[in-house]
Amino acid sequence: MDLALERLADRMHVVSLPLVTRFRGVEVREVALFSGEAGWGEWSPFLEYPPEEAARWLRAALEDADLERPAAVRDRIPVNATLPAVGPDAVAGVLARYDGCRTVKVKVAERGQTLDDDVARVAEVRALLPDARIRVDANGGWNIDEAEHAVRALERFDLEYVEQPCATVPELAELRMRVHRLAIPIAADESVRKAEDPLLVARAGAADVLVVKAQPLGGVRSALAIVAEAGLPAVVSSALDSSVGLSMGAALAGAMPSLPYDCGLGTGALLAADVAEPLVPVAGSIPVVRVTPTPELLATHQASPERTAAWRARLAAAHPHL
Ligand SMILES: O=C(O)CCC(=O)C1=CC=C[C@@H](O)[C@@H]1C(=O)O
Ligand SMILES: [Mg+2]
Repeated sequence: MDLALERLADRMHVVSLPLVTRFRGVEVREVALFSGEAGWGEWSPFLEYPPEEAARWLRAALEDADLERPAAVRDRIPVNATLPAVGPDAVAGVLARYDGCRTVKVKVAERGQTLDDDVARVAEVRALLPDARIRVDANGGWNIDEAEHAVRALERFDLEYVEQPCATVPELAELRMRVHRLAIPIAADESVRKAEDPLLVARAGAADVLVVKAQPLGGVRSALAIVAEAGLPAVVSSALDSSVGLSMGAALAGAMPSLPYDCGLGTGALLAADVAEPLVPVAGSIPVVRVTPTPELLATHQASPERTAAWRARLAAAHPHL
């Protein structure tokens, strides 16, 4: 792997992809793509992520571009629909974008909203899809009491699991004990991907399920090793990537020895534009394939010179931490 900064900068293509609906405060997703010896890799840490964290995402992108992927044990990945924190009226329209998905992940605890908003959104999903598996993701937005209250308020909708209800590992552990009787699994996402030690949450017995993402965990190989060592069931999820990044997620999910849950890799449906034929759910799954951007789409969605320069600066800042 050639990791010299100048050559990495030469290989980098930055694109700006509009979303169909606002998601985690983002309306346009910027991603950097690298071509390499094995294919294309995606580097798309969110803009507020510091260089050290962004470097782990960069390692993942470069590994995926330059090395062959681990062997897959399945060729399609069942995926969930991901529902941003929209109002009930908008739910049906967003869900219609996910062809054949039997599982819905609903964003909750959005800043500026209330538990009533969450209940209304989840109730709408349940009304539209009586047989769906429904999981919620709070992105650590609740304290323990709020989380307990919310879980009890949402329990009647039959939840598959609650993802990152609280921000810290001790809070997750405490909540897990408090809601033990409800038998709703607790999943850890940020406590894995943003933690100094991604295994701590498993060791602390603070979660039942791990959410794993290839980019933040430093690549497919490293994510596979973390899951193996944690010994917990894992859900592979996206980082709101373009189809190139989604294909890296699919490679991770494809290589997992066991895949008990639908994966959060249907988010291509939230993009209004992509760099290739979009990797979106068809009959509830996406294929395990390499995705190669087309020169036309790379050109059409190329970021402005200012934004490209900003990404070059990010690359230079992350590079020493590789
Ligand atoms: O898991 C999914 O269904 C889709 C991916 C997803 O929800 C996320 C992608 C990117 C950033 C995160 O805020 C968010 C998550 O928290 O899981
Ligand atoms: Mg999450």
